[in-house]
Parts: sequence; structure tokens; C-alpha cells
Amino acid sequence: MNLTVIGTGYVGLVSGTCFAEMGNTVTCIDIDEKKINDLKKGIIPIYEPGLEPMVIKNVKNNTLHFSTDLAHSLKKCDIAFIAVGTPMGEDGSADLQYVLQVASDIGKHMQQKLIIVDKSTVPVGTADKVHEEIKKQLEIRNVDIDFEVVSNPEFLKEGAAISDFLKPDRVVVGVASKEAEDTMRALYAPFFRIKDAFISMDVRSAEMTKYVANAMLATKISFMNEVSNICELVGADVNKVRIGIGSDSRIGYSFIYPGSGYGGSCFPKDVKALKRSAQQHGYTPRLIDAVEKVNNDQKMVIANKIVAKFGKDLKGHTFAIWGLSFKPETDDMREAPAIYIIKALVEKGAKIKAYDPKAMHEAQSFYLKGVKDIEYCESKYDTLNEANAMVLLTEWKEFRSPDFEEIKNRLKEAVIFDGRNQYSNLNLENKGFEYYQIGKK
Ligand SMILES: NC(=O)c1ccc[n+]([C@@H]2O[C@H](COP(=O)([O-])OP(=O)(O)OC[C@H]3O[C@@H](n4cnc5c(N)ncnc54)[C@H](O)[C@@H]3O)[C@@H](O)[C@H]2O)c1
Ligand SMILES: O=c1ccn([C@@H]2O[C@H](COP(=O)(O)OP(=O)(O)O[C@H]3O[C@H](CO)[C@@H](O)[C@H](O)[C@H]3O)[C@@H](O)[C@H]2O)c(=O)[nH]1
Repeated sequence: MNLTVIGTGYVGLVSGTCFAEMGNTVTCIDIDEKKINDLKKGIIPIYEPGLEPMVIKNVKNNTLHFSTDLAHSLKKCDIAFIAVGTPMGEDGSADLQYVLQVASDIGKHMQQKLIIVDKSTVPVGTADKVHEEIKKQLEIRNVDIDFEVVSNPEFLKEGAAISDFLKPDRVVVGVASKEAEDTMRALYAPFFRIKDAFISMDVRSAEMTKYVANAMLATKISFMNEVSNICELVGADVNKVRIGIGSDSRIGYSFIYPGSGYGGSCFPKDVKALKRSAQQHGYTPRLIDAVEKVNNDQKMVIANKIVAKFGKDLKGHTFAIWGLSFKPETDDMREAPAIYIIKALVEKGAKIKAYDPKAMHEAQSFYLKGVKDIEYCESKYDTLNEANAMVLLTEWKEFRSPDFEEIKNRLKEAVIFDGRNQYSNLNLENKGFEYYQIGKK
């Protein structure tokens, strides 16, 4: 098929590349000219394992193209995907301005029958708004072209985006016609070599499914974080409790890791948007509200432990931060707990020495820009010199089994704050460390 993917960010670039990999001819469109020019030169704007070689291969094979010219791409197109951002608006609801701008652009330029697929995460009812906007533009042009708006929310995780897209647990598609369903089924058929996981439903239910999936996962995390705080008070070990409950197949092990709270470009904004949607319909969501509140507090648990150990005034103290991105295997720092924790420590007078395998540029140039007293180091060990403690915030693989003798030799005091419980099994106290983790005293 000939596909146009509009919005070449995490979702658009990964989806477009994977569709090309499966034999389709794809044009990825963006309004960011620099991004498109870079991509044409083989420069990939994000770090995502496996993405770069796949982009380069498909560009070489002429199956993947990058352009800013939507009108041209729509001339020969069977399906157009909308994959632009839906950031948090001022009142917490999803900001639809980019989605509706794209709808308007499609309406201005489409030439023949088209399926428009909404891949961005959007509130229930957005497909109707996209439909209206396209229809409005067609009426202005005084043309009558057949089209359908389909919902196809994306469930990929950053850091594992390529494998999630190529081997999805399921593909959810919201359609109004059998024809659109058949086309979407044919597009995704090559992704289901082992087991058919294509789920079709009505458009509104598909739109809702995306928010509910993210809110459910966020709920599991906040629940475990709340449990971790109780564990500390009653003298239990959350790491053992996690294994104890996860072994029940009804509960399962996934997404019950306690830590410094969930971050990223999705959970924080999508939980808020679902809450806002409910409120707009006159319902006060209590559980979803609590999920958000627990998460906001959880980001500060490690900072509070540091204050409890070193005092409220952290002047003259230096902390070695290991990990800045919101999770491992990505350079994405959107809503990363590290932003909040570092700012809280600096506000109390502390100096920071930070290292992250991939996210230092993002931190320096944007997310922690202007925050004084941060030194970015070339390696994890370089952060430790003159530091009062090491603070682990992202569980990158290279942090998993470090040389603890080296850590002890370099630190001023042998103190570790572990915001992701990476070393909970290692008996660091026996190695001479004062060790603080989440959910165990
Ligand atoms: N990042 C994820 O892991 C993930 C996973 C699943 C779903 N989602 C959802 O997918 C959507 C996109 O997220 P993202 O992380 O890829 O966003 P992103 O910010 O990385 O990328 C969005 C891109 O859209 C471009 N854009 C904006 N307006 C445009 C226009 N009028 N025409 C063409 N391009 C335009 C921007 O320049 C940008 O490159 C969001 O709704 C998000 O919630 C994201
Ligand atoms: O047990 C866990 C699992 C995750 N996290 C945190 O939760 C956040 C989100 O992690 P993850 O879900 O792995 O990454 P995302 O890339 O944000 O992916 C989520 O958000 C995407 C965007 O909507 C969805 O497509 C994915 O299905 C959904 O997992 C991160 O800060 C993690 O550290 C925990 O604290 N404990």
C-alpha cells in the first residue's frame, strides 16, 4: 500500500519505518524542515534501539521517504496516518490543535478516496471532529471525495518501540465500515505471523481503549508505590512483596515495580486527559485522581530521603546522579522524575554531577537548561568524585553491576540512594555502604 504518515516523531517515525519494512511504500511528513532534512541525510532525531539501521535500509530500498510536502504525498496515497503530538493542554485535557490542523491540511489537499487513521492518542469523539474538519475543507473546495476516519491507537513503548510495533500484543482498530476494517486488517496481517491479534471495534471504544490501557498501567505503578511507602512504615520489604503478589497469575509481574514514579510523554498526560474527559462529562474520577496524586508525591520520595540523611540545607553537598531519561534505552526526558528530583536538590543548595548514557544533550539543552550547579560528566564514575552520595534514578543496564569498590573509593561518603531498587539484592550494607531504596527501611 501507499501510506502517508503525518508527524515524524517517536510514533510516526517508528510506525512509518516498520510499515515500510513490511513492504509498503511510506512517506513520513513533518512541518519541521530540519528534522526532515536530517532524516534525508540519515540523521535520526531520536535514540531508539534498532531504528537507525531500519530507516537507512528502507530509504535505500526506496520504500521510505521523508518530506514536508503533504499535498504531493496525498496524490498517491491509500491510507494517511495522523501521528502528531497531543500534549497536555492548560486545563489538563489533550490539546488537539495539531491533530485538527492536520485534518484541515488533509481536507485541503486530498485528491481521491482515502482512509484517514488517527494514531495519535486522542479523547473520545476526536475522530468525529477530524471528520467534520475534513468535510468542511472539501465543501470549501466544492469537491465530493469519499473518506473514512479510523481510530488506530498506538501501544508501543519507548526503548522497545521497534519490537513492540513489529510484534504487537494486539492492534486495536475502530472502524465504521467493513471496507475500512478489511483494509486495516490487510495492512496489519504481516505483523501477525504467529497469532492474529487484530481487534476491531467501534471508533469511540477504540479511542477510549488507549486511555484506559495507559491509566490501568499507571494505576498498577501508583498502587505499588503506595504499597512501598506502607512497607517502609510497617517494616516489610516491597521487593519481596512484589514477587509474592506477582506470582499470582491474576496479578502478574509486569508494571508493579516501585520506583521514583512514572514519567514519560504518555502516562502523565494521558491519566490527566482521562480525568479531564470524565469531568467534562460531569463525573468526578476518584481512583484516577489518586493515581496522579500518588505519582506526584512519589517523585519526591528519594529527595526526601536525601534531606532526612543530610538535612534541609544541602549547601556544600554534591550528589552524583546516575540516569536522567524517564526510563532506560531512550533519550526522552519528557516528565522524567530526574527533572523534579534534581531541581528539588539544587533548590536546597546542592551541587549535582550527572551522567546518562543517552539523555545528557536533552537535559542540557532543554529540560534542565538554566538550572545552575549541574555538571555533566563523561562517565558514571566521573560523577562520584567529591560527591556525598550516589543517586540512581534510571535503571540503565550499564548501572546494573557497577564496581562498588570504585564507587566507594571515589565517593566522599559510602552512601547510595537507589530510586529504582536496582541493588536491593546485593547486600550493599555488607560491602560497607549506607543503602537507601524504595519500600524498605
Ligand atoms: N511517544 C510514545 O511512546 C507514544 C506511544 C503511543 C502513542 N503516542 C501518542 O502518539 C502521538 C505522537 O506522539 P510522539 O511522542 O510521536 O510525538 P512527537 O512530539 O515525538 O512528534 C510529533 C511530530 O509531529 C510534528 N507535527 C506537528 N504538527 C504537524 C503538522 N501539522 N504536520 C506535520 N507534522 C506535524 C512535530 O513536528 C513532531 O515531529 C501523541 O498523541 C502520543 O500521545 C506516543
Ligand atoms: O513497573 C513499572 C513500569 C514502569 N514504570 C515507569 O513508568 C513509566 C512509563 O514506562 P513505560 O510504560 O515502559 O514507557 P512508555 O514509553 O511511556 O510507554 C507507555 O506509554 C506509551 C504511550 O502511550 C504506550 O504506548 C505504552 O504502551 C505504555 O507502556 C516510566 O517512567 C517507568 O519508569 C514504573 O515505575 N514501574
